[in-house]
Amino acid sequence: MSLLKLDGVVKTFGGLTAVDEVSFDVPHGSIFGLIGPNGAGKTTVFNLITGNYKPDRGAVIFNGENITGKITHKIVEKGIARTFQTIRLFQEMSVLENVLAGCHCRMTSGPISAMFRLPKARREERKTLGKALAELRFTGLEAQAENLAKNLSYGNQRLLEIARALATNPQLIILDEPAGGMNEQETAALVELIFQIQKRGVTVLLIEHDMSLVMKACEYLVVIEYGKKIAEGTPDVVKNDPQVIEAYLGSDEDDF
Ligand SMILES: Nc1ncnc2c1ncn2[C@@H]1O[C@H](COP(=O)(O)OP(=O)(O)OP(=O)(O)O)[C@@H](O)[C@H]1O
Repeated sequence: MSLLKLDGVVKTFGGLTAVDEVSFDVPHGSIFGLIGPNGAGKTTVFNLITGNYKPDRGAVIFNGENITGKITHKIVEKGIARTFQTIRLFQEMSVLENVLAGCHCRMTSGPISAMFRLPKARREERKTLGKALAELRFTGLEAQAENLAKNLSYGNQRLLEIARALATNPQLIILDEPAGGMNEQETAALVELIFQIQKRGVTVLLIEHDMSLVMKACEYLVVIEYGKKIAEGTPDVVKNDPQVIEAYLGSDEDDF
């Protein structure tokens, strides 16, 4: 059984069909890429998975459970975390505080326990801090823990979003253009990090315009154009697909 299944998902905005009957299966433990020219509907697909949008038709199945149209924080609780194409950090908060915010959804002690600093709450706080620091170490940001998020380089802000997403203990992490704004060296390190995420047993679903990253990291690809799936398979199969070549030649994207 796949970890995530999209079944005939449709999303329209007014007269525009942004996502048109898209179906695909993301296998457990895979690194899976969703690619296509600008405006193809990729981010909309992500927003349908994460509950930011509700599909007009079709279903999103995660771990065999129908999560279609559920609210975002319920979807995070089920084990899906994401990063955004446009970075969404708490810019005036420290790097560590940003990751702690991600851990929050897994905390179980209630507000009374936290207010009176009861032992359970204190234990949980210590555990959460340890978890946040571990994610900073994992993403190479530990030395920046006390810095404000806004003072990080663009590449490190993207890594911080990944650390925050991992802090929710996801089974599936969804990365929307993780290499956006990164230089070549940062992108190479990101590929390694993606492999490390997979080694932890977390399935990775990503959108990326950097074809070298896609080809290196992804085991499976789905290609969409004008909201419709036009191809799927391994990178080698997809890059030789005439419809995909046509879609990319007709756009301003990097060639395969
Ligand atoms: N909230 C919205 N309201 C109206 N139209 C939208 C909305 N979100 C997306 N669209 C439109 O849906 C289409 C698909 O957009 P989407 O952002 O999903 O594409 P994309 O493949 O992620 O593009 P890019 O690679 O440029 O980020 C576009 O025509 C876009 O203008």
